[in-house]
Amino acid sequence: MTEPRTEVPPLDCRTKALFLDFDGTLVDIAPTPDAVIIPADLGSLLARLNTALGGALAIVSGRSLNELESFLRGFDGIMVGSHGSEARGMTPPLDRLPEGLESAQTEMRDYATSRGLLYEHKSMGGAIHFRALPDAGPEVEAFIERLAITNPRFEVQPAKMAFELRPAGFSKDGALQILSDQPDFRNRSPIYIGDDTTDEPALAWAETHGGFGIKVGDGKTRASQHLPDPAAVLDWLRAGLEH
Ligand SMILES: O=P(O)(O)OC[C@H]1O[C@H](O[C@H]2O[C@H](CO)[C@@H](O)[C@H](O)[C@H]2O)[C@H](O)[C@@H](O)[C@@H]1O
Repeated sequence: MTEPRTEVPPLDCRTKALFLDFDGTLVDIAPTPDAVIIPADLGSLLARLNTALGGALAIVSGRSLNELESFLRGFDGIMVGSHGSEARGMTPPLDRLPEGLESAQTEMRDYATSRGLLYEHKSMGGAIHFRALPDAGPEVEAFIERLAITNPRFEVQPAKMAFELRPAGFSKDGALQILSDQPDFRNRSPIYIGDDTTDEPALAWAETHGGFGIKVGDGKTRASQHLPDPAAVLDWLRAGLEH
């Protein structure tokens, strides 16, 4: 991993395909998942970008698809949710609920409730957040790892102050691979923007497929470019519309 550069080239909407993470990239991290503050013009900004990019824009997030849709009203383009396992505007990567989903979710909810932790119910898995109890991180990780061993249709997904269970075999970089073969994305060089460990494989994918990744915030990364926070990302996107 290298330290990324800080001067990001302008977005050329004629030649690029753009993939955007959501939490920590388009919106600031908040104390709980439902406390994120959505900029009033975010949906319309994404809609205008999508037009300028000829449809080569996709949101690629760990969030459930239905949440992304409610957060990003005004944008009707492609969205990939649940860490690459569900999607709108393309063939859904996973066409049925994974076996054992409900019982794994019940175990996660019961565990979180018993420890005073926050359980996030997700359409293809779940998350246990320990932001309010930071010392609980190792214990939560061990719990989720055990759960993944007994439920092989799921994998552990580390996130910021959380551990998640996501369907096995699905990932953000896998979604980028599928999208890059779609007509609107073909022959464009990819830019992926993300902030988290959940984004590293997708940032690396963009770097090795003729484009680049932009890491948002601090931390080691395989992305070659860097922006400090979601406000800087939104400024860079707005500038791209004028470029
Ligand atoms: O792929 P992303 O769009 O970055 O989503 C990753 C996870 O983000 C959310 O959790 C994170 O953001 C919360 C709100 O700011 C924060 O409270 C939490 O500590 C972070 O881990 C979301 O809740 C998860 O479902 C996403 O998978």
